[in-house]
Amino acid sequence: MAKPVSIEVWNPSGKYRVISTKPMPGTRWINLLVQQGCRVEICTEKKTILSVEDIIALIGDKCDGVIGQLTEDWGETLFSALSRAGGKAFSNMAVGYNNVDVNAANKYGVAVGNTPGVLTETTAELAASLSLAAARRIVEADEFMRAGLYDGWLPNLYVGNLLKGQTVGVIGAGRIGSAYARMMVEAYAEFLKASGEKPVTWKRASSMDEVLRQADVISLHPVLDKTTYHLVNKERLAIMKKEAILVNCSRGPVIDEVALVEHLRANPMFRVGLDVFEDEPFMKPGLADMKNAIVVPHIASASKWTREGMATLAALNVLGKIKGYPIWSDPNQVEPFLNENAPPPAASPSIVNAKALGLPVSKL
Ligand SMILES: O=C(O)[C@H](O)CO
Repeated sequence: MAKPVSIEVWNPSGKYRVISTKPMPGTRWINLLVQQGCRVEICTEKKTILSVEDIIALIGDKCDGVIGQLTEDWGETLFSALSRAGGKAFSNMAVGYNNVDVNAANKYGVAVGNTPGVLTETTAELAASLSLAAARRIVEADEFMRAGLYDGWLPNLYVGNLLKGQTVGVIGAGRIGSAYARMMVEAYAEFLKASGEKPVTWKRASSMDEVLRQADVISLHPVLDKTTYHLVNKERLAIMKKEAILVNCSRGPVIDEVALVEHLRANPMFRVGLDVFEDEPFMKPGLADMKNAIVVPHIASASKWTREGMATLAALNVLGKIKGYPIWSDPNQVEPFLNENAPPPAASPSIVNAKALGLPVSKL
């Protein structure tokens, strides 16, 4: 028998029981659910990653929908528990949903939501920040200052890479990868054009290995599935330039992290900026000791506007299914759901298995 988990309740007499497995930023998502007749239960357990047993205890005997997190294992066990409790909807508060077994959700007729369109630029901005910080060794230099080691300017102190004129490679040029490319290249192209200098050019490479061989800075933005697991492995690291910069704000297992640690050790001028890790929240042995690695705790989407928007979209995904609303026709154009001064459209913003479940699409 699982231990009971602590919760905070909003609108106790609400007709529909909606659970959020974590407190989420902002209050708009709570208000929208409450205004539409939901009793909202937020898990306040002081435990970062909830187990399947914890979530089963939260679901209980009657639950209409759940808003969950990318750290949770949403497979057969949880979808069958949710379905037994009468639940019709689950939404990840994330755009990525590699933690969700969508086939299992289909089997139990549970709609699965995600939150695209609100974290594109925020994530691309972190990838750009890590690229610049790695190129100019900002974290190492900051640690040096704080340690009281700076005793005067030196010609060789924290020499890094100049990015002007260098080649930027994007692997996985979807929404976020394309935004990263625009950030790294377009503004610079305008600047060069205005000062009459040689323009920036771009091309679609014929293979991933071509990008790895030619680029000076490479940012990874693929989805994680069987085809992208260890996409960057020992062999592929070996074909990259010795002074290249590799950034990962997608999912950790896209890189073979053991091979990466070895490569960082053998190539001190090769640098990485990592937001995600193969065994998140853990790092493979040795990674934390590498001066040529910048590591941050999966914060690519962590701007206030984006995180509040993700919470709102996740709540509206669940609410829309409970209310029998159709699915929004373009999950990349979610601005109408984020406008605080107007009621949101009567639709679920993004349901990834809408087609498999035969759910109607909104005509709005
Ligand atoms: O998939 C996502 O939404 C991100 O990884 C969260 O930061």
